[in-house]
Amino acid sequence: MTDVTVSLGANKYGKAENRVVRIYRDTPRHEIVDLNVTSQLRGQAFSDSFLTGDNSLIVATDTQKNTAFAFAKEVGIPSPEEYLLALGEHFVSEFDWVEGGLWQAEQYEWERITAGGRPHDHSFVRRGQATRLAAVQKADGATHVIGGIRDLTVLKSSGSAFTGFPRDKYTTLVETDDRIMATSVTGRWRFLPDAVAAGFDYNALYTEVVDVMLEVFASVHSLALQQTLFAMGKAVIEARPEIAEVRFAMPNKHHFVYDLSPFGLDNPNEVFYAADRPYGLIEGTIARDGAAPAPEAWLDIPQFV
Ligand SMILES: O=c1[nH]c(=O)c2[nH]c(=O)[nH]c2[nH]1
Repeated sequence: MTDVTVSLGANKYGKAENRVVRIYRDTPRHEIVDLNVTSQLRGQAFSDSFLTGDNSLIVATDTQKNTAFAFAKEVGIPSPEEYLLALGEHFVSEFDWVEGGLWQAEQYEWERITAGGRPHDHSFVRRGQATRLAAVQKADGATHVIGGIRDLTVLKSSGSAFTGFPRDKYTTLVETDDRIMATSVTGRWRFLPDAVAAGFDYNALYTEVVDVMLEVFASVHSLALQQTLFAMGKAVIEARPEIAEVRFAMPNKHHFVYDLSPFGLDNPNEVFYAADRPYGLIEGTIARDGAAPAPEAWLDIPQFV
């Protein structure tokens, strides 16, 4: 028998998916912020817990959970990014053996219900459009902030073509200069480390980035989803000097023209079969020239889903 030795590699631990809902009720017109928060810590000091079960330096995942809820009151949630920055700063300063960590949030958005012809003060309906993403990573003494979005589902019923691709004996796809293009955008944008000062309006930036993405999706005459992806990232970086890099994953949600000829009907791009799988999966990174490349910390965050 050969002696096998092992060592502990990369690790982090914490509490995942804390469903933190903060209501601002200082006036009769309430505000709601609804987050799904994950907190994870890193540090050499945690090795002993993995290796021998010595928990003397383990900040319990239960404590991380409690802190996430307490900070929703103590700090508030002006934006998911600012809330995560405060959480991260707390853990590295409260416990000097915490070297870094990853704090992530998904935000579920609500809009006011219109009742009696006006927006209600304290009744909301979930906005189904998309989920906002935020992440803060502390590593090697640096802090990285990443914003994002998941499941922004968009469709254009014209203005999309796909032609000019190579053909071999397995190619059956018919070239088209008029097809439906639909996708569900997941994107993350990394902020330049020094571009964002305290009090920065992350919410306004998020709104603007989404608007820019939608505008480009609608207005670019698409020759490929790849081209649309790049154009969307380029426009986001051009619109906001704070953003170093955008990463996208875009499933191509195929809509196939349904053959109605057996029923004596023609179908000039009017009736489609929306296939849910398989789907094309187009992924890409668009980076600002001259910006510092992505730190390893950014690579640690799940990019493509
Ligand atoms: O926009 C597209 N990009 C592709 O790479 C591709 N491949 C395919 O079959 N359809 C499409 N559409």
